Amino acid sequence: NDDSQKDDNTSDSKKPRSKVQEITQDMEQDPTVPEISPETVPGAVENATPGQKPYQHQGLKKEVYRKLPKVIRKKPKKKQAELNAAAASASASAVGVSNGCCGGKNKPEGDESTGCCGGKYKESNNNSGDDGSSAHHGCACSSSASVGAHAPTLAKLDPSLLPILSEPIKVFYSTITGTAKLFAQQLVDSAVALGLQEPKLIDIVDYDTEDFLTESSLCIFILSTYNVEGPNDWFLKWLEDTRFDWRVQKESLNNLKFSVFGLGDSAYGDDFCNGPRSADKWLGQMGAQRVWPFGEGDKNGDQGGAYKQWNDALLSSLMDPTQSHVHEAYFSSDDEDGASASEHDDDDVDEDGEPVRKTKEEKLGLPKIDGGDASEGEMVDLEDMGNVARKITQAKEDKALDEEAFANQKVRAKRAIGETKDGKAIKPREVREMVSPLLYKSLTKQGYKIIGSHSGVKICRWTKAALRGRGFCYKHSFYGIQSHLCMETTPSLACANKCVFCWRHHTNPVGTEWRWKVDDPEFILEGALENHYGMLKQLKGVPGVRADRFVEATQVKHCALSLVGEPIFYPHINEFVKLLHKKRISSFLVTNAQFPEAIANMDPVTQLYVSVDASTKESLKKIDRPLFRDFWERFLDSLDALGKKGQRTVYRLTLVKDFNTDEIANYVELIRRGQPDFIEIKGVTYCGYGGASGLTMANVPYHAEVVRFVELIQEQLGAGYEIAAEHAHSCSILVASTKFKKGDKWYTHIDYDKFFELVESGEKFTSLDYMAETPSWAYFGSPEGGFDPEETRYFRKSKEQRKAERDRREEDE
Ligand SMILES: Cc1cc2nc3c(=O)[nH]c(=O)nc-3n(C[C@H](O)[C@H](O)[C@H](O)COP(=O)(O)O)c2cc1C
Ligand code: SF4
Repeated sequence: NDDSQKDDNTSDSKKPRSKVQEITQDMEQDPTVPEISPETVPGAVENATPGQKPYQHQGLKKEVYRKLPKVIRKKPKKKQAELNAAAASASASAVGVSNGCCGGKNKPEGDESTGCCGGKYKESNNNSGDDGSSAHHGCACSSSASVGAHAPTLAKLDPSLLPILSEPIKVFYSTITGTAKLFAQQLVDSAVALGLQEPKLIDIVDYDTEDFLTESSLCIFILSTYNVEGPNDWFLKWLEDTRFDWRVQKESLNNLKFSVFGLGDSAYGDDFCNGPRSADKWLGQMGAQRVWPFGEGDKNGDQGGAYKQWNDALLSSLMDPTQSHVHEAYFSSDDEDGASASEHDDDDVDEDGEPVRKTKEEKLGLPKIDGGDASEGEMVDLEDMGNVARKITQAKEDKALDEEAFANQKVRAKRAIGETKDGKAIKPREVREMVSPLLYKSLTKQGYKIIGSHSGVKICRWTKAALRGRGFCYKHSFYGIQSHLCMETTPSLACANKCVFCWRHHTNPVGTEWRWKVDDPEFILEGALENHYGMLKQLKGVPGVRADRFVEATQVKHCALSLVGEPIFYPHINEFVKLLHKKRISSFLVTNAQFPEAIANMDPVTQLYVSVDASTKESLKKIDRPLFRDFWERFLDSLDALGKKGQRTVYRLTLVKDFNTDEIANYVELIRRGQPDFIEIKGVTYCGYGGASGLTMANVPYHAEVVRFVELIQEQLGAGYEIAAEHAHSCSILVASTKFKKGDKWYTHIDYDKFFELVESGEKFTSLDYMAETPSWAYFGSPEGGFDPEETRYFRKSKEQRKAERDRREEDE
């Protein structure tokens, strides 16, 4: 994924040129721009430190520095106020934040061709014409075509600010779908075009957060927002913990200069850009100096445009001394109460215009109470005393609440950071754990047991039904698995997709490569079994649990590696499967077809599944929302890899109405490509998706619709595949290769003992070596519809039925 992004980013033809890039590149290519000597730029020499070349001092590349236009060289010495006003106007026009008028600089005497108003527009205060009317529509300088004329602004370097740029800027980004990285790259490009040393582009997850404590370069953060486990989490947690850790000094980041841009989606309401906003706030509160205000881009609006404007404004301000008023406002750190510069609106200014910080009492309109030495003007009228007393009580309560909140934060930080016995802080882990405390809470609430740091186990509803003799899942009809003997687990809760129908509602972590701590396979299996048995034990007292089933269930015979996430992602998946087989536990492994190499390297499993959630690139992108850019190639390669496996292979198709139910011919092509032994087709199950998926009950197909889809697939596939079995109860249908049919009998079931023998033998074997006969009740179209007649069919009663039953009982009594 990273490589493909690199390719994209280095392809010049694809890259749009930013405005600042255009300016500098045009300047470089313009033969009319004379070569100049660095010494001619005002301030450059006087402010250079000994041994530094002027262009180094200014943080510029030599060759660009030498091409600075004449206008800068010959700048007449003006009063600072005049210079500020002219450059502020020009600079603003370069970033498109003001009226865009150059103040007349673009209109050489007698030349009407430039479209420049000659400075009238500027004078007319942005909107009204020079005659005072509103008919004036502005100066043509504000059009992008003439922006080049404002290039000189970018060279107005303030030596007092240049130390910020004397070392490369660091551009940190956090992204899942790549936009933040793209924006970060734009910043790098713009800075390079301006002749600055090439900024360092850094993925926030690759940076040791502790290093921010000693970081002295200018750090720009371009952060996307995720309400699920995301690349920002570690950084945000570190910021929050450090901010509220009483052992860490309040001004711990005062070497750091920064600015933050957040990417988000306003559809998330109050959570819009909340992570980046917090980062901006906490950085400021810890003494870091904000060089440019927080910016944000809404996915729901013109995110790219907003970013570009922020990017250009930031760079222009860095390069422009006349923006020092901005720097003064934002260059200072946030105050000790944690309020940022923008939160001081209600502070007064003294006679010199300097802000005067009000005390809490003053903000509440209370008189100054400082030991009774009140001046006349501060005397309190007796009649006001009641009012004052109330306000004092209120202020005290506020303070108590603030202190309590802070104390709580401290306790939280202590727990999160941890201490050694002698009170020293434990350094945060080098490699983070996949399951964050928040995710842990969410998963355990949903009934998962978490093993170690990245694995989970859960009892499925069919296991509970089987214990009560109320039937088994579709795997019983298709392959002979009894649900109470089956354990559902995953060694990786993370995966590389964000499928719309993901039943975890996107609480599971995502990633394209393993970047977490890795647990030992033996530890995971032992932990999974222990937790599975523990959960079973709790079912002992449930009414209807059959003793024989309960005893049988104490020996797991099957393992479904399909719970959530991507099991093949786990680096030791082969060892894990080997351990299962050693315990004579069969392995059904489901992968989402994004890791073809892992599929190729996979040792034999009892049955290997690939989820085929869509049949075209577009619909796969829409449904699986993969993280990999080359997801489609990965998907096809995975199908090819599957086709080369010797053991039983399965395509799993989940039908989502209006998403993936129309593309029959494409599915047929994919089936021909991977030649799976079986194709399981089922309708999506509705589990209250909401949120990001946008799925509703209307996307759940009826059983008849699933049957129709399967019939069409089978028709187009022609010879070689037939509809073999069904489990009407869960709306699942099995299409099987006719290799598994002898005469009119199907052999879709599995001889598990034979499978273990084959594995132990170490010899090569195929799916045909361990097949077993399918019972007739499982056949497609059988009266039982795939429900084992030995079991008791239990129909869930509707609310009305339950009420009617209750009423009847009451009447009987
Ligand atoms: C699963 C998911 C969760 C998201 N959560 C939030 C959120 O809580 N707040 C927000 O403002 N945006 C949220 N977004 C929107 C992203 O932040 C936005 O699309 C952003 O542009 C993605 O940037 P990236 O491409 O760099 O990853 C979410 C997006 C997804 C897919
Ligand atoms: S592959 Fe599975 S776990 Fe991953 S997002 Fe899709 S449904 Fe969820």
